[in-house]
Amino acid sequence: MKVYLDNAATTPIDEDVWKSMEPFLKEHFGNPSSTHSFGRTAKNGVESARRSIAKVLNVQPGQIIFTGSGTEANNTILHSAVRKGVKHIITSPIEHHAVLHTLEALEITEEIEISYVNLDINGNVELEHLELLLNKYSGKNTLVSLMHVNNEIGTILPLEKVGGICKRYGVLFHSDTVQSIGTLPINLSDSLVDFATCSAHKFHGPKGVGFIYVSDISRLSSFIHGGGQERGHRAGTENVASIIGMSKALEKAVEAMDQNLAHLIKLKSHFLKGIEQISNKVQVVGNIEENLASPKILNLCFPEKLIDDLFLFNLDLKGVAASGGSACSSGSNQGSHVIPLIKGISDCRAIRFSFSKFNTLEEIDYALSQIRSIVSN
Ligand SMILES: Cc1ncc(COP(=O)(O)O)c(C=O)c1O
Repeated sequence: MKVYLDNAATTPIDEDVWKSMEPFLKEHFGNPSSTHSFGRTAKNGVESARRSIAKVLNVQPGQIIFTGSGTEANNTILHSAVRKGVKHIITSPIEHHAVLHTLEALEITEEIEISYVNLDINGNVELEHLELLLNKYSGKNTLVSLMHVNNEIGTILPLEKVGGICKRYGVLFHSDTVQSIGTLPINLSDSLVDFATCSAHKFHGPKGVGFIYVSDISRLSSFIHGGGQERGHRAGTENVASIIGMSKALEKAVEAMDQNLAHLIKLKSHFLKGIEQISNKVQVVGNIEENLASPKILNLCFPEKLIDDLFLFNLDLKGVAASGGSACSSGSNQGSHVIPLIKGISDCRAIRFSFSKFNTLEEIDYALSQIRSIVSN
């Protein structure tokens, strides 16, 4: 049996998504910038995908800009904000590297100042500290950049609350929503978000395609220069088939969201119960409460006595794919920039299990039986 429990890294493509893409890789291969019928068919595909995405997110089609990935979407927003005058950025130390490394690069080349908000014991942003920083930096061309769902530990940011705080202080708000769009309900029009990002391969769409949501298009400047695609905001011939696949994947994800969430909650709690039966020394990293953690992500810290460096390798040999690379004992924290910052987690190895609508309870039982056979008692 092969069990894939690394769905925060990427997800398998949905068959309907693949079917929606295929014609645009074969007969409708035209370049959307061409004015002949081949081009017009491709252009129509791209624009109908944009309308469909906007509809399911309850935003305007003009607020969606297609990109080549979630990483590119985050880079574009941050570079663009700085080019448009942002001087101070408030973020957290557990953002994805697509944000953290972009900010580090900007700090070297531009005159900007970056502040990092404090986290609580489970890795949640301390909102009082955010307000303290905002008191200092409001009215000073400030952008807050905080991710909605953390990709390593699954903590959920109260997006609308943070959006409200940002509005109150008159600052811009960017949220990396790569791990939430397509998994959790999100209402961008109500949540006071200025910029958000999406990546299709996190919800059974194709890899190498994403989008930016921007509340006001004049806030965005171009990051990739060249042709006039995406109304001059992102040059490069559109990845037509993938854009269409992404819209299909999002449509399906939003349509079946309640059902998918119920399934993910069931899988996660079944898995956690099974782990507790294997050992009562395994700790959940991050929030345990259902409404504060993504049902897709479960990060577990196994005491070093229970598992060794070869745990994931051995699990893989038995057909179970999970992710880790982060030992939390002193001196061996290279694998993760997130886990070492979570208080109370030490002398253990963090392993991330992440689920999708395609996983079954039988698969979870199989994974548990393999874990049981590998951990030392
Ligand atoms: C939170 C978060 N942001 C950004 C990205 C990058 O997205 P992409 O793989 O499309 O570049 C990821 C992917 O792992 C992610 O989890």
